[in-house]
Amino acid sequence: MAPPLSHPRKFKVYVRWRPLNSSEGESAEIDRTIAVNEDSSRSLALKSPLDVPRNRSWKSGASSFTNVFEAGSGNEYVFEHVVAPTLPLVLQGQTCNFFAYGHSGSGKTHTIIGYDYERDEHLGLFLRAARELMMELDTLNAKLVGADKQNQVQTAKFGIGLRLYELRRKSAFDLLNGHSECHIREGPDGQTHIRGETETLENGKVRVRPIETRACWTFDEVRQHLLEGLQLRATGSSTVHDESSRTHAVLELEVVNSALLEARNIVIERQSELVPVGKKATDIYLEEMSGAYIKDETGKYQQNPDYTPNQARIDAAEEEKRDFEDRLAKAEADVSLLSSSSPHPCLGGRFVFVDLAGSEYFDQGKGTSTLGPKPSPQERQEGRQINTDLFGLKEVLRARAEGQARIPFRSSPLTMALREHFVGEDGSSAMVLTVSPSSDQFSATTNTLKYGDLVGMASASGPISAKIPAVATQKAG
Ligand SMILES: Nc1ncnc2c1ncn2[C@@H]1O[C@H](COP(=O)(O)OP(=O)(O)OP(=O)(O)O)[C@@H](O)[C@H]1O
Repeated sequence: MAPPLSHPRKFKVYVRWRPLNSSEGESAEIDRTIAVNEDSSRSLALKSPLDVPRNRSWKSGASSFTNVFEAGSGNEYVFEHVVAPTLPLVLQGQTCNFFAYGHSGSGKTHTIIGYDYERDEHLGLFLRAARELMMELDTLNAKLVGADKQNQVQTAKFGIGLRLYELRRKSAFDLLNGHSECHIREGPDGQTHIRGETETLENGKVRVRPIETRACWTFDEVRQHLLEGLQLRATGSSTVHDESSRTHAVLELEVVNSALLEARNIVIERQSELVPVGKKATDIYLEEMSGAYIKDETGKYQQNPDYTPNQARIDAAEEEKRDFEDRLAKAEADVSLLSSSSPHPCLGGRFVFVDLAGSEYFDQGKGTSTLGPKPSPQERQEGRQINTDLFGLKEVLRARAEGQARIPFRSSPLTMALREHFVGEDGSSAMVLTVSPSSDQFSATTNTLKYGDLVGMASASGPISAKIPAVATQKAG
Protein backbone atom coordinates (compact mmCIF):
# COMPACT_ATOMS: atom_id res chain seq x y z
CA MET A 1 0.00 0.00 0.00
CA ALA A 2 1.24 3.50 -0.85
CA PRO A 3 2.27 5.67 2.11
CA PRO A 4 0.03 8.59 3.11
CA LEU A 5 0.66 11.93 1.39
CA SER A 6 3.50 13.71 3.18
CA HIS A 7 1.79 17.10 3.13
CA PRO A 8 -1.93 16.52 2.93
CA ARG A 9 -3.76 19.58 1.79
CA LYS A 10 -5.75 21.30 4.49
CA PHE A 11 -9.32 21.80 3.45
CA LYS A 12 -11.04 25.05 4.38
CA VAL A 13 -14.67 25.14 5.38
CA TYR A 14 -16.54 28.45 5.54
CA VAL A 15 -20.07 29.14 6.77
CA ARG A 16 -22.19 31.79 5.08
CA TRP A 17 -25.46 32.91 6.68
CA ARG A 18 -27.83 34.56 4.26
CA PRO A 19 -30.36 37.24 5.30
CA LEU A 20 -33.92 36.15 6.10
CA ASN A 21 -35.87 36.20 2.84
CA SER A 22 -39.29 37.73 2.28
CA SER A 23 -41.14 34.51 3.11
CA GLU A 24 -39.14 34.09 6.34
CA GLY A 25 -39.45 37.74 7.39
CA GLU A 26 -41.60 36.95 10.41
CA SER A 27 -39.57 33.96 11.69
CA ALA A 28 -37.29 34.16 14.68
CA GLU A 29 -33.60 33.75 13.88
CA ILE A 30 -31.58 30.75 14.96
CA ASP A 31 -29.59 31.58 18.08
CA ARG A 32 -25.92 31.12 17.13
CA THR A 33 -22.65 31.58 19.01
CA ILE A 34 -19.27 31.70 17.27
CA ALA A 35 -16.07 30.81 19.14
CA VAL A 36 -12.84 32.22 17.67
CA ASN A 37 -9.68 30.19 18.22
CA GLU A 38 -6.06 31.31 18.54
CA ASP A 39 -5.40 30.22 14.96
CA SER A 40 -8.49 32.25 13.96
CA SER A 41 -10.52 29.13 13.09
CA ARG A 42 -14.13 29.12 14.28
CA SER A 43 -16.53 26.79 16.00
CA LEU A 44 -20.29 27.24 16.14
CA ALA A 45 -23.07 26.48 18.62
CA LEU A 46 -26.72 26.65 17.51
CA LYS A 47 -29.91 26.79 19.53
CA SER A 48 -33.45 26.98 18.20
CA PRO A 49 -35.54 29.85 19.60
CA LEU A 50 -38.62 27.62 19.14
CA ASP A 51 -39.50 25.04 21.73
CA VAL A 52 -39.64 22.12 19.28
CA PRO A 53 -38.30 18.77 20.56
CA ARG A 54 -36.71 17.78 17.21
CA ASN A 55 -34.74 21.07 17.06
CA ARG A 56 -31.98 19.86 19.34
CA SER A 57 -29.13 22.30 20.13
CA TRP A 58 -25.95 21.55 18.21
CA LYS A 59 -22.24 22.32 18.58
CA SER A 60 -19.52 21.95 15.94
CA GLY A 61 -16.00 20.61 16.44
CA ALA A 62 -13.47 22.85 18.20
CA SER A 63 -11.94 24.35 15.06
CA SER A 64 -14.04 23.08 12.18
CA PHE A 65 -14.56 26.31 10.29
CA THR A 66 -12.06 28.68 8.75
CA ASN A 67 -14.45 31.64 8.94
CA VAL A 68 -18.12 32.44 9.42
CA PHE A 69 -19.74 35.13 7.26
CA GLU A 70 -22.78 36.85 8.67
CA ALA A 71 -25.77 37.97 6.58
CA GLY A 72 -24.34 41.45 6.11
CA SER A 73 -21.27 40.14 4.26
CA GLY A 74 -21.81 40.52 0.52
CA ASN A 75 -20.26 38.54 -2.33
CA GLU A 76 -17.32 40.94 -2.55
CA TYR A 77 -16.36 40.36 1.10
CA VAL A 78 -16.69 36.58 0.70
CA PHE A 79 -14.54 36.72 -2.46
CA GLU A 80 -11.80 38.70 -0.68
CA HIS A 81 -11.62 36.13 2.14
CA VAL A 82 -12.19 32.86 0.30
CA VAL A 83 -10.97 33.17 -3.30
CA ALA A 84 -8.60 36.16 -3.54
CA PRO A 85 -5.87 34.53 -1.36
CA THR A 86 -5.72 31.62 -3.82
CA LEU A 87 -5.19 33.71 -6.98
CA PRO A 88 -1.36 33.56 -6.63
CA LEU A 89 -1.62 29.72 -6.56
CA VAL A 90 -3.55 29.67 -9.84
CA LEU A 91 -0.94 32.01 -11.33
CA GLN A 92 1.62 29.37 -10.35
CA GLY A 93 -0.25 26.81 -12.45
CA GLN A 94 -2.07 25.15 -9.53
CA THR A 95 -5.74 24.19 -9.18
CA CYS A 96 -8.04 25.76 -6.58
CA ASN A 97 -11.50 24.25 -6.00
CA PHE A 98 -14.52 25.85 -4.35
CA PHE A 99 -17.76 24.07 -3.47
CA ALA A 100 -21.03 25.60 -2.32
CA TYR A 101 -23.07 23.21 -0.20
CA GLY A 102 -26.43 23.90 1.41
CA HIS A 103 -30.15 23.22 1.24
CA SER A 104 -32.35 24.58 -1.53
CA GLY A 105 -32.68 28.35 -1.37
CA SER A 106 -29.82 28.79 1.11
CA GLY A 107 -27.63 30.83 -1.27
CA LYS A 108 -25.35 28.45 -3.19
CA THR A 109 -26.07 29.95 -6.61
CA HIS A 110 -26.04 33.46 -5.13
CA THR A 111 -22.53 32.70 -3.84
CA ILE A 112 -20.97 30.87 -6.80
CA ILE A 113 -22.70 32.41 -9.83
CA GLY A 114 -24.54 35.40 -8.38
CA TYR A 115 -27.69 37.02 -9.73
CA ASP A 116 -26.14 40.37 -10.72
CA TYR A 117 -23.64 39.98 -13.57
CA GLU A 118 -22.73 43.65 -13.91
CA ARG A 119 -21.78 45.28 -10.63
CA ASP A 120 -18.40 44.15 -9.30
CA GLU A 121 -19.46 44.05 -5.66
CA HIS A 122 -22.37 41.69 -6.47
CA LEU A 123 -20.61 39.31 -8.87
CA GLY A 124 -20.62 35.69 -7.74
CA LEU A 125 -17.26 34.14 -6.80
CA PHE A 126 -16.87 32.61 -10.27
CA LEU A 127 -17.27 35.82 -12.28
CA ARG A 128 -15.26 37.86 -9.81
CA ALA A 129 -12.44 35.30 -10.02
CA ALA A 130 -12.61 35.50 -13.83
CA ARG A 131 -12.36 39.29 -13.68
CA GLU A 132 -9.37 39.30 -11.30
CA LEU A 133 -7.63 36.51 -13.20
CA MET A 134 -8.12 38.28 -16.55
CA MET A 135 -6.63 41.46 -15.09
CA GLU A 136 -3.52 39.54 -13.99
CA LEU A 137 -3.25 37.88 -17.41
CA ASP A 138 -3.55 41.25 -19.16
CA THR A 139 -0.53 42.45 -17.17
CA LEU A 140 1.44 39.31 -18.06
CA ASN A 141 0.46 39.68 -21.73
CA ALA A 142 1.69 43.27 -21.79
CA LYS A 143 5.10 42.00 -20.56
CA LEU A 144 5.05 39.23 -23.18
CA VAL A 145 4.51 41.78 -25.95
CA GLY A 146 7.49 43.77 -24.65
CA ALA A 147 9.71 40.68 -24.65
CA ASP A 148 8.46 39.33 -27.99
CA LYS A 149 11.46 39.09 -30.24
CA GLN A 150 10.15 36.47 -32.67
CA ASN A 151 6.62 37.73 -33.16
CA GLN A 152 5.13 34.66 -31.47
CA VAL A 153 3.06 36.58 -29.00
CA GLN A 154 -0.35 35.83 -30.55
CA THR A 155 -0.14 32.10 -29.86
CA ALA A 156 1.58 32.57 -26.49
CA LYS A 157 -0.81 35.25 -25.20
CA PHE A 158 -2.65 34.07 -22.08
CA GLY A 159 -6.41 33.91 -21.90
CA ILE A 160 -9.08 31.95 -20.03
CA GLY A 161 -10.41 28.58 -21.18
CA LEU A 162 -13.97 28.34 -19.94
CA ARG A 163 -15.78 25.05 -19.33
CA LEU A 164 -19.34 24.90 -17.99
CA TYR A 165 -21.23 21.69 -17.40
CA GLU A 166 -23.73 20.21 -15.08
CA LEU A 167 -23.86 16.75 -13.58
CA ARG A 168 -27.22 15.06 -13.45
CA ARG A 169 -27.80 11.41 -12.63
CA LYS A 170 -24.66 9.68 -14.01
CA SER A 171 -23.90 12.01 -16.92
CA ALA A 172 -22.44 15.43 -17.58
CA PHE A 173 -24.29 17.93 -19.78
CA ASP A 174 -22.14 20.44 -21.63
CA LEU A 175 -23.59 23.94 -21.21
CA LEU A 176 -21.29 25.37 -23.89
CA ASN A 177 -22.22 22.72 -26.43
CA GLY A 178 -26.01 22.72 -26.62
CA HIS A 179 -26.44 20.78 -23.35
CA SER A 180 -25.11 17.66 -25.06
CA GLU A 181 -24.81 14.58 -22.87
CA CYS A 182 -21.30 13.37 -22.03
CA HIS A 183 -20.34 10.10 -20.38
CA ILE A 184 -18.05 9.96 -17.36
CA ARG A 185 -15.73 6.97 -17.59
CA GLU A 186 -12.39 5.80 -16.31
CA GLY A 187 -9.97 5.14 -19.18
CA PRO A 188 -7.27 2.46 -19.37
CA ASP A 189 -4.82 5.21 -18.27
CA GLY A 190 -6.63 5.41 -14.89
CA GLN A 191 -7.83 8.96 -15.70
CA THR A 192 -11.44 10.06 -15.85
CA HIS A 193 -12.65 10.99 -19.33
CA ILE A 194 -15.79 13.05 -19.87
CA ARG A 195 -16.70 12.56 -23.49
CA GLY A 196 -19.68 13.27 -25.74
CA GLU A 197 -21.42 10.87 -28.12
CA THR A 198 -19.28 9.26 -30.81
CA GLU A 199 -19.48 11.16 -34.14
CA THR A 200 -18.64 9.25 -37.33
CA LEU A 201 -16.91 11.56 -39.81
CA GLU A 202 -15.99 11.13 -43.46
CA ASN A 203 -13.27 8.48 -44.14
CA GLY A 204 -14.61 6.45 -41.23
CA LYS A 205 -12.91 8.74 -38.72
CA VAL A 206 -14.56 8.60 -35.33
CA ARG A 207 -14.46 11.62 -33.09
CA VAL A 208 -15.39 11.72 -29.43
CA ARG A 209 -15.33 15.25 -28.12
CA PRO A 210 -14.42 16.21 -24.58
CA ILE A 211 -16.32 18.95 -22.70
CA GLU A 212 -15.97 22.11 -24.79
CA THR A 213 -13.36 24.67 -23.79
CA ARG A 214 -14.31 28.20 -24.93
CA ALA A 215 -11.33 30.51 -25.31
CA CYS A 216 -11.95 33.97 -23.81
CA TRP A 217 -9.57 36.88 -24.20
CA THR A 218 -11.61 39.46 -22.29
CA PHE A 219 -13.73 39.37 -19.13
CA ASP A 220 -16.81 40.34 -21.18
CA GLU A 221 -16.41 37.18 -23.26
CA VAL A 222 -16.40 35.04 -20.10
CA ARG A 223 -19.56 36.79 -18.87
CA GLN A 224 -21.28 36.41 -22.26
CA HIS A 225 -20.55 32.68 -22.46
CA LEU A 226 -21.65 32.19 -18.85
CA LEU A 227 -25.01 33.81 -19.58
CA GLU A 228 -25.45 31.63 -22.69
CA GLY A 229 -24.59 28.52 -20.71
CA LEU A 230 -26.95 29.39 -17.86
CA GLN A 231 -29.86 29.56 -20.30
CA LEU A 232 -29.38 25.82 -20.78
CA ARG A 233 -29.11 24.92 -17.13
CA ALA A 234 -31.89 22.50 -16.26
CA THR A 235 -34.03 23.68 -13.39
CA GLY A 236 -36.36 21.28 -11.69
CA SER A 237 -39.53 21.90 -9.76
CA SER A 238 -38.54 23.73 -6.64
CA THR A 239 -39.25 22.74 -3.10
CA VAL A 240 -38.31 26.16 -1.77
CA HIS A 241 -38.10 28.69 -4.59
CA ASP A 242 -38.62 28.56 -8.33
CA GLU A 243 -34.97 28.74 -9.35
CA SER A 244 -34.04 25.63 -7.49
CA SER A 245 -31.76 23.22 -9.29
CA ARG A 246 -31.25 19.54 -8.83
CA THR A 247 -27.93 19.32 -10.63
CA HIS A 248 -24.33 20.06 -9.68
CA ALA A 249 -23.02 22.90 -11.85
CA VAL A 250 -19.27 22.84 -12.53
CA LEU A 251 -17.60 26.05 -13.74
CA GLU A 252 -13.93 25.97 -14.69
CA LEU A 253 -11.53 28.77 -15.56
CA GLU A 254 -8.20 27.55 -16.92
CA VAL A 255 -5.25 29.70 -17.99
CA VAL A 256 -4.66 28.79 -21.65
CA ASN A 257 -3.07 30.20 -24.79
CA SER A 258 -3.98 29.46 -28.38
CA ALA A 259 -0.89 27.30 -28.88
CA LEU A 260 -2.07 24.99 -26.06
CA LEU A 261 -5.67 24.87 -27.35
CA GLU A 262 -4.44 24.11 -30.86
CA ALA A 263 -2.15 21.36 -29.55
CA ARG A 264 -5.09 19.79 -27.66
CA ASN A 265 -7.22 19.92 -30.82
CA ILE A 266 -4.49 18.06 -32.67
CA VAL A 267 -4.62 15.34 -29.97
CA ILE A 268 -8.38 14.96 -30.59
CA GLU A 269 -7.72 14.83 -34.36
CA ARG A 270 -5.03 12.14 -33.92
CA GLN A 271 -7.35 10.10 -31.69
CA SER A 272 -10.03 10.32 -34.40
CA GLU A 273 -7.57 9.09 -37.05
CA LEU A 274 -6.38 6.21 -34.89
CA VAL A 275 -9.84 4.67 -34.36
CA PRO A 276 -10.50 3.45 -37.97
CA VAL A 277 -6.86 2.37 -38.41
CA GLY A 278 -7.01 0.36 -35.16
CA LYS A 279 -10.32 -1.18 -36.22
CA LYS A 280 -8.91 -2.10 -39.65
CA ALA A 281 -5.92 -3.86 -38.01
CA THR A 282 -8.25 -5.86 -35.75
CA ASP A 283 -10.57 -6.77 -38.68
CA ILE A 284 -7.64 -7.94 -40.83
CA TYR A 285 -6.28 -10.07 -37.97
CA LEU A 286 -9.68 -11.70 -37.37
CA GLU A 287 -10.19 -12.25 -41.11
CA GLU A 288 -6.79 -13.86 -41.56
CA MET A 289 -7.13 -16.03 -38.47
CA SER A 290 -10.71 -17.16 -39.20
CA GLY A 291 -9.48 -20.11 -41.26
CA ALA A 292 -6.72 -21.09 -38.85
CA TYR A 293 -8.93 -23.32 -36.68
CA ILE A 294 -11.49 -25.92 -37.65
CA LYS A 295 -13.94 -28.00 -35.65
CA ASP A 296 -13.16 -31.71 -35.37
CA GLU A 297 -15.80 -34.43 -35.22
CA THR A 298 -16.17 -34.01 -31.41
CA GLY A 299 -16.98 -30.30 -31.86
CA LYS A 300 -13.63 -29.08 -30.48
CA TYR A 301 -11.51 -26.51 -32.33
CA GLN A 302 -8.17 -27.72 -33.72
CA GLN A 303 -5.45 -25.95 -35.70
CA ASN A 304 -6.06 -26.26 -39.46
CA PRO A 305 -2.90 -27.85 -40.95
CA ASP A 306 -3.92 -26.76 -44.48
CA TYR A 307 -4.22 -23.06 -43.69
CA THR A 308 -1.53 -20.35 -43.56
CA PRO A 309 -2.67 -16.84 -42.60
CA ASN A 310 -1.31 -13.93 -44.63
CA GLN A 311 1.12 -12.73 -41.95
CA ALA A 312 2.48 -9.95 -44.19
CA ARG A 313 -1.03 -8.43 -44.43
CA ILE A 314 -1.46 -8.61 -40.63
CA ASP A 315 1.97 -7.05 -40.07
CA ALA A 316 1.32 -4.21 -42.52
CA ALA A 317 -1.95 -3.32 -40.77
CA GLU A 318 -0.24 -3.47 -37.36
CA GLU A 319 2.57 -1.25 -38.62
CA GLU A 320 0.11 1.30 -39.92
CA LYS A 321 -1.63 1.26 -36.52
CA ARG A 322 1.72 1.78 -34.74
CA ASP A 323 2.41 4.79 -37.00
CA PHE A 324 -0.86 6.37 -35.95
CA GLU A 325 -0.20 5.54 -32.28
CA ASP A 326 3.17 7.29 -32.59
CA ARG A 327 1.50 10.33 -34.16
CA LEU A 328 -0.91 10.46 -31.21
CA ALA A 329 1.92 10.05 -28.67
CA LYS A 330 3.81 12.90 -30.37
CA ALA A 331 0.71 15.16 -30.24
CA GLU A 332 0.31 14.36 -26.51
CA ALA A 333 4.00 15.07 -25.91
CA ASP A 334 3.59 18.45 -27.68
CA VAL A 335 0.83 19.37 -25.20
CA SER A 336 3.08 18.47 -22.24
CA LEU A 337 6.00 20.33 -23.77
CA LEU A 338 3.95 23.49 -24.27
CA SER A 339 2.88 23.43 -20.62
CA SER A 340 6.39 22.84 -19.30
CA SER A 341 8.09 25.38 -21.59
CA SER A 342 5.60 28.20 -21.07
CA PRO A 343 7.22 31.62 -20.49
CA HIS A 344 5.18 31.82 -17.26
CA PRO A 345 4.09 29.01 -14.87
CA CYS A 346 0.44 30.17 -14.93
CA LEU A 347 -0.39 28.07 -18.04
CA GLY A 348 -2.81 25.33 -16.94
CA GLY A 349 -3.64 27.01 -13.60
CA ARG A 350 -7.31 26.56 -12.74
CA PHE A 351 -10.18 27.82 -10.66
CA VAL A 352 -12.97 25.25 -10.32
CA PHE A 353 -16.31 26.29 -8.80
CA VAL A 354 -19.05 23.79 -8.00
CA ASP A 355 -22.61 24.80 -7.20
CA LEU A 356 -23.76 21.54 -5.63
CA ALA A 357 -27.33 20.22 -5.82
CA GLY A 358 -29.52 20.92 -2.78
CA SER A 359 -28.36 19.21 0.40
CA GLU A 360 -31.95 18.35 1.37
CA TYR A 361 -31.42 15.21 -0.70
CA PHE A 362 -28.60 14.26 1.63
CA ASP A 363 -30.86 13.68 4.58
CA GLN A 364 -29.33 11.08 6.86
CA GLY A 365 -28.79 8.68 4.03
CA LYS A 366 -32.43 8.43 3.04
CA GLY A 367 -31.88 10.20 -0.22
CA THR A 368 -35.24 11.96 -0.21
CA SER A 369 -36.18 15.58 0.26
CA THR A 370 -37.36 16.67 3.69
CA LEU A 371 -38.92 19.75 2.13
CA GLY A 372 -41.99 20.18 -0.04
CA PRO A 373 -44.41 17.67 -1.61
CA LYS A 374 -43.88 13.93 -2.03
CA PRO A 375 -41.24 13.37 -4.76
CA SER A 376 -42.09 11.42 -7.94
CA PRO A 377 -40.26 8.08 -8.60
CA GLN A 378 -37.90 9.90 -10.99
CA GLU A 379 -37.19 12.62 -8.42
CA ARG A 380 -36.58 9.93 -5.81
CA GLN A 381 -34.09 8.24 -8.12
CA GLU A 382 -32.35 11.56 -8.77
CA GLY A 383 -32.40 12.24 -5.05
CA ARG A 384 -30.65 8.92 -4.39
CA GLN A 385 -27.97 9.80 -6.95
CA ILE A 386 -27.44 13.27 -5.43
CA ASN A 387 -27.19 11.58 -2.04
CA THR A 388 -24.52 9.19 -3.36
CA ASP A 389 -22.63 12.13 -4.92
CA LEU A 390 -22.66 14.27 -1.79
CA PHE A 391 -21.66 11.34 0.41
CA GLY A 392 -18.86 10.48 -2.04
CA LEU A 393 -17.62 14.06 -2.06
CA LYS A 394 -17.53 14.17 1.74
CA GLU A 395 -15.48 10.97 1.83
CA VAL A 396 -13.03 12.28 -0.81
CA LEU A 397 -12.56 15.56 1.04
CA ARG A 398 -12.07 13.76 4.35
CA ALA A 399 -9.62 11.29 2.88
CA ARG A 400 -7.60 14.14 1.37
CA ALA A 401 -7.71 16.21 4.53
CA GLU A 402 -6.52 13.21 6.56
CA GLY A 403 -3.74 12.50 4.08
CA GLN A 404 -4.98 9.00 3.23
CA ALA A 405 -3.11 7.28 0.43
CA ARG A 406 -6.26 5.90 -1.20
CA ILE A 407 -8.83 8.50 -2.15
CA PRO A 408 -12.27 6.98 -3.02
CA PHE A 409 -12.79 8.90 -6.28
CA ARG A 410 -14.68 6.04 -7.93
CA SER A 411 -17.54 6.15 -5.43
CA SER A 412 -19.66 8.62 -7.45
CA PRO A 413 -19.85 10.33 -10.87
CA LEU A 414 -19.31 13.68 -9.13
CA THR A 415 -16.00 12.67 -7.56
CA MET A 416 -14.92 10.86 -10.73
CA ALA A 417 -15.61 14.00 -12.79
CA LEU A 418 -13.69 16.19 -10.35
CA ARG A 419 -10.84 13.74 -9.82
CA GLU A 420 -8.28 15.55 -11.97
CA HIS A 421 -8.81 18.70 -9.90
CA PHE A 422 -7.70 16.91 -6.74
CA VAL A 423 -4.57 15.35 -8.16
CA GLY A 424 -1.30 16.60 -6.70
CA GLU A 425 -0.46 17.99 -3.32
CA ASP A 426 -0.52 21.67 -4.23
CA GLY A 427 -3.47 23.97 -4.90
CA SER A 428 -6.29 24.41 -2.44
CA SER A 429 -9.87 23.30 -1.78
CA ALA A 430 -12.61 25.07 0.11
CA MET A 431 -16.28 24.63 0.85
CA VAL A 432 -18.76 27.38 1.58
CA LEU A 433 -21.70 26.07 3.63
CA THR A 434 -24.66 28.27 2.82
CA VAL A 435 -27.33 28.40 5.53
CA SER A 436 -30.57 30.15 6.36
CA PRO A 437 -30.88 31.87 9.75
CA SER A 438 -34.63 31.15 9.90
CA SER A 439 -35.73 29.04 12.87
CA ASP A 440 -38.11 27.24 10.44
CA GLN A 441 -35.03 25.93 8.65
CA PHE A 442 -33.26 24.81 11.85
CA SER A 443 -32.97 21.16 10.92
CA ALA A 444 -31.88 21.86 7.30
CA THR A 445 -29.27 24.33 8.60
CA THR A 446 -27.87 21.96 11.23
CA ASN A 447 -27.74 19.14 8.65
CA THR A 448 -25.65 21.36 6.35
CA LEU A 449 -23.34 22.37 9.18
CA LYS A 450 -22.93 18.77 10.36
CA TYR A 451 -21.75 17.79 6.87
CA GLY A 452 -19.18 20.62 6.76
CA ASP A 453 -18.19 19.92 10.36
CA LEU A 454 -17.17 16.36 9.48
CA VAL A 455 -14.94 17.65 6.69
CA GLY A 456 -13.63 20.58 8.74
CA MET A 457 -12.82 18.39 11.76
CA ALA A 458 -10.97 15.87 9.61
CA SER A 459 -8.93 18.72 8.19
CA ALA A 460 -8.26 20.32 11.59
CA SER A 461 -7.24 17.05 13.26
CA GLY A 462 -5.32 15.71 10.26
CA PRO A 463 -1.61 15.00 10.40
CA ILE A 464 -0.56 18.59 9.75
CA SER A 465 -2.45 20.46 12.42
CA ALA A 466 -3.20 20.18 16.10
CA LYS A 467 -6.46 21.05 17.82
CA ILE A 468 -6.44 24.54 19.23
CA PRO A 469 -8.52 25.59 22.23
CA ALA A 470 -11.17 28.28 21.82
CA VAL A 471 -10.12 31.61 23.33
CA ALA A 472 -12.91 34.04 22.54
CA THR A 473 -16.61 33.83 21.85
CA GLN A 474 -19.00 36.14 20.14
CA LYS A 475 -22.75 36.11 19.85
CA ALA A 476 -24.24 36.44 16.40
CA GLY A 477 -27.67 36.70 14.88
N1 LIG B 1 -26.10 36.00 1.08
C1 LIG B 1 -27.22 36.42 0.45
N2 LIG B 1 -27.54 37.72 0.42
C2 LIG B 1 -28.66 38.15 -0.21
N3 LIG B 1 -29.54 37.33 -0.84
C3 LIG B 1 -29.27 36.02 -0.84
C4 LIG B 1 -28.10 35.50 -0.20
N4 LIG B 1 -28.10 34.16 -0.36
C5 LIG B 1 -29.20 33.88 -1.09
N5 LIG B 1 -29.90 34.98 -1.37
C6 LIG B 1 -31.15 35.02 -2.15
O1 LIG B 1 -31.97 33.91 -1.79
C7 LIG B 1 -32.56 33.31 -2.94
C8 LIG B 1 -32.16 31.84 -3.03
O2 LIG B 1 -30.74 31.76 -3.21
P1 LIG B 1 -30.03 30.75 -4.22
O3 LIG B 1 -30.76 30.68 -5.50
O4 LIG B 1 -28.62 31.12 -4.28
O5 LIG B 1 -30.24 29.38 -3.45
P2 LIG B 1 -29.62 27.93 -3.81
O6 LIG B 1 -29.00 27.44 -2.56
O7 LIG B 1 -28.77 28.01 -5.00
O8 LIG B 1 -30.93 27.10 -4.10
P3 LIG B 1 -31.14 25.80 -5.06
O9 LIG B 1 -30.36 24.67 -4.50
O10 LIG B 1 -32.59 25.54 -4.94
O11 LIG B 1 -30.73 26.19 -6.43
C9 LIG B 1 -32.10 34.12 -4.14
O12 LIG B 1 -33.11 35.08 -4.44
C10 LIG B 1 -30.85 34.83 -3.64
O13 LIG B 1 -30.60 36.03 -4.29
